[in-house]
Amino acid sequence: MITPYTLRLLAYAVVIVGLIKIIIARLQSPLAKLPGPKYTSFTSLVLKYKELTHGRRVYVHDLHQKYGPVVRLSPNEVSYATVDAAKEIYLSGGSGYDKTPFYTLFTQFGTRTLFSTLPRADHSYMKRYLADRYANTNIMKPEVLNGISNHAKDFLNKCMEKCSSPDGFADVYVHLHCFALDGVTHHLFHPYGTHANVNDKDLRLMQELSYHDSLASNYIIYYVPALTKLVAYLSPPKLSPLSNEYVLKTSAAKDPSAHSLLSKLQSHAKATPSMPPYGVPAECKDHLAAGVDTTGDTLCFLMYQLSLPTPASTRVQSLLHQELVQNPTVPFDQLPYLDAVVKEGLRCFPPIPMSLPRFVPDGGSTIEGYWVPGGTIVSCQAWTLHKDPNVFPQPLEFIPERWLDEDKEAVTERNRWSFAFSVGGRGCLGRHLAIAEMKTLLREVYSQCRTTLSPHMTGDMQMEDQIIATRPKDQTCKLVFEKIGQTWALQ
Ligand code: HEM
Repeated sequence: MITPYTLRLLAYAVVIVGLIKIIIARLQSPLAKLPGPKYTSFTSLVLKYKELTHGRRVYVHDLHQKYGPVVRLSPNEVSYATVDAAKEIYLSGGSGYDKTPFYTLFTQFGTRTLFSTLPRADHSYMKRYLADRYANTNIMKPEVLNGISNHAKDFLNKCMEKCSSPDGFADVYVHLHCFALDGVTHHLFHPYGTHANVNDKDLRLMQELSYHDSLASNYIIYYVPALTKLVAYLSPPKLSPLSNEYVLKTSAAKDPSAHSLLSKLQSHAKATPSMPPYGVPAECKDHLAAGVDTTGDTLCFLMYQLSLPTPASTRVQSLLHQELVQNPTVPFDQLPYLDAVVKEGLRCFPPIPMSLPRFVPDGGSTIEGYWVPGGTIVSCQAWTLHKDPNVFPQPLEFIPERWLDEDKEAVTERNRWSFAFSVGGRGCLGRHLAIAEMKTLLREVYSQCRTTLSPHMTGDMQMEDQIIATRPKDQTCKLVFEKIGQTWALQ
C-alpha cells in the first residue's frame, strides 16, 4: 500500500528528475556554447526583471562589454554587437528574419499594421505600396517641406514667447513633441494636420500620446497572456480617446492632399475590399505613434546637448550657426555640418536604442561564427552598435566632426554601423521625413538663436527606456532662447 510519505517522495523524485532533464537539455543546447553569464543558460528571469525595471538596454550593453560581440541573454535569446550580425538578421533576403510576437503589442484598433505584421511575406507588399509616400523625392516636394518649415516657425515663435514671459524659459520637451506631431500629421493628413504649438486642443493630443508609462503592464501581458484580465483590472490600460477620435475622424475625411499618406491608403482601401475594417485608421495611428516621440525625443536630447554650459557644446553650436548663416539659400540636405550634428545626435541618442527582436528561421543559422537553432530570438541594439570604440573613437563624446573625417573609409564604416533607423526591408519607413523635420527645425533655431540651459532646468535627462523606445526621464527640458546677430564669434 502507498503511504502519503511514499507519495511525497514520488512527487519530489518527479520534480527532481524533471529539473535534471531541463538542466541537461540546457547544457546540451547549442546556445550553451555561446559567451554569456552561466545563469542565462538556465533562466530568462534576470532579463525579464531588467525589462520590467527599464534596465534591459544597459544590462545588454554591459554584457557585451564583458563578454564581447555575441552574448546569450536567456536560454532562447542572443544579442549581437557587430554590423555583420545586423546584416544577417535584418537584411538577409531583403527583409531579414521574421519579427517575434513581441510586436503584437503594437497593434492598433485590434488590427495589425506595417510595423506589427510579423511574417515577411505579408509585410512586403504593403511596404512597397506605401514606399513612395516616404521616398525622399516625395518628402522634398515644396508642399511637404513648406508645411514642416511653417511648423518649425511656430515652434520658434512659441519658444521666444515663453522666454519673454516671467518664467524666462521654454520647455522644449513639450514644444518639440508638438512640432513632431504637427510635422507627421501634415504628412499623414494634410490639410487636416494638427497645430499643437498654437492650438491647445492639439497640445492635449500630444500630451496624451507622449506622457504615458505602460511598460510593466505591456511586458506582463506579453509574457503571461493569461494575466491580461488581471493586469487590466489592477492597472487599467491607458485609453487614448483624443488621438483615437482624431485618427478615426480624419482618416474618413474627403480629399486629403495628394502627397499625404491618407490619400494613398484611401485609394488602397477602395481597390481592396478585403482590407480589414480598421485598416486605414490603424495604419495612420501607427505612423502617428512612430513619428512623434522618435523625432521629438531625438531633437530634445540634441538641443539639450547643444545647450550644455561646456566649451565643446558652445563650439558645436557656434559652428552650426556659422554654417547656417553663411548658407541661407542652400538646401538643408547640402549642409555638411548640420548633417554631421544630426548624425551624431542619432548616434548618441537613438530614440529606439534597444534590441529589435527577430526569430532565427527554421533550420537554424550561423551568426558571428556560432550556429543557433531555428526559433531562437536574436537581435542587435543601436545603443551598443553606436558605442564600438574601433568604429567610433571616444564613443561617449558628442563629436559631429567624426562624420566629416578626411579618412573617407572610416566615415563609410561609421555609416555602416549606424543603426538608429535599423536596416533592411523592416527599417524605418519615415526616415527621410524624420531627417527633413530635424534639419528644418535645427536650421530655424540655430540660424537665429543661441540656446542655453535655464537655471530652472533641474529635470533628469537620463534616458528612461519604454517598451522599445526611450525618452528623457523627467520629460522636461527648460532652455533659454536668445536671438543673436549673424556674427556670433567662435568662443
Ligand atoms: C528620429 C526619428 C525616427 C527614428 C530613429 C526611427 C526609427 C525606427 C526604427 C529603428 C524602426 C524599426 C523598428 C523595429 O524593427 O522594431 C522603425 C520602423 C518604422 N518607422 Fe521609424 N523612426 C523615426 C521616425 C519615424 C517617422 C517620422 C515615421 C513616420 C511617420 C516612422 C515610421 C516608421 C514605420 C511605419 C516603421 C515600421 C516599418 C516596417 O516595419 O516596415 N518613423 N523606425
